[in-house]
Amino acid sequence: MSRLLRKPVQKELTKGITLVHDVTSDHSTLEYVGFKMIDLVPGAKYTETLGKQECCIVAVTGQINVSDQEVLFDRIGTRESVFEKKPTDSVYVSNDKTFEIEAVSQARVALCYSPSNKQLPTKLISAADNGVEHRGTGNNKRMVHNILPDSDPSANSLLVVEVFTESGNWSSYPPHKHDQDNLPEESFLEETYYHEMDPPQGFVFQRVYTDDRSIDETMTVENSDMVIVPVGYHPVGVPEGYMSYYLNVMAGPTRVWKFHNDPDHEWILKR
Ligand SMILES: O=C(O)C[C@@H](O)[C@H](O)C(=O)CO
Repeated sequence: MSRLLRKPVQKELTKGITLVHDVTSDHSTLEYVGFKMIDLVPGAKYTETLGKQECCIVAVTGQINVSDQEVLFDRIGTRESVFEKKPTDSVYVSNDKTFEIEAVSQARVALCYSPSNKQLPTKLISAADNGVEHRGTGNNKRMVHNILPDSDPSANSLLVVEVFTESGNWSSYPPHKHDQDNLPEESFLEETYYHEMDPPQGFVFQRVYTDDRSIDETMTVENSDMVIVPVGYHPVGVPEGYMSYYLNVMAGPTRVWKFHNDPDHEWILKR
């Protein structure tokens, strides 16, 4: 059984709230990244009190109201499917705050966590605030929505990004890693991948491997699966006919994304 691939758990938490994924300290060995995915039926309310963790709430699909007991952001969320390929709204909530999410329509919401001590203001990261980037050439084309990039100081540790990879293309490729706390050469960032495919019966392949191959897993990833990347290179290959979406959460001791390409495959960039 894979240590890195997670299937949806589909556990009813309370009426109208289903836990799809739980990669938090009780269920994961990651130290810096925590992740939950929840589904809410219209009208359902989910409340959580954060301890020493910050949280980025991403309205993956559907519309929600989000409040932190002081500020209310209502009717956020821009899409019914991620494959509308438009950015969505998110809310950053700092440690020691309580937040409530109320579903306006059927909604899937990502809760991205990282340890944090210093309180920062609650902040709406609107769809319009997402930096949209087109990366790569040839069969390495992908579109990126930067929700919380390292250039945005709204969070203490969290980095959050969405990636759309066209059918028959590769992303997180050539393979790169960020598992050495050795800036300015490389940063240490754990990472999680939440995947979707269009059409949903599709699949992608993700390999996670280290230089010494103490980790070397190639996983068949299906719709709504997660992949955990504690360390190592983590490329994704998308078969012809299927479009891939993933949501990445990264965090580590320093909030800088400085990756290192696998030297065996870096030549791909130099063709
Ligand atoms: O550009 C991409 O292909 C996306 C990746 O960079 C992805 O966000 C990641 O692996 C971050 O380390």
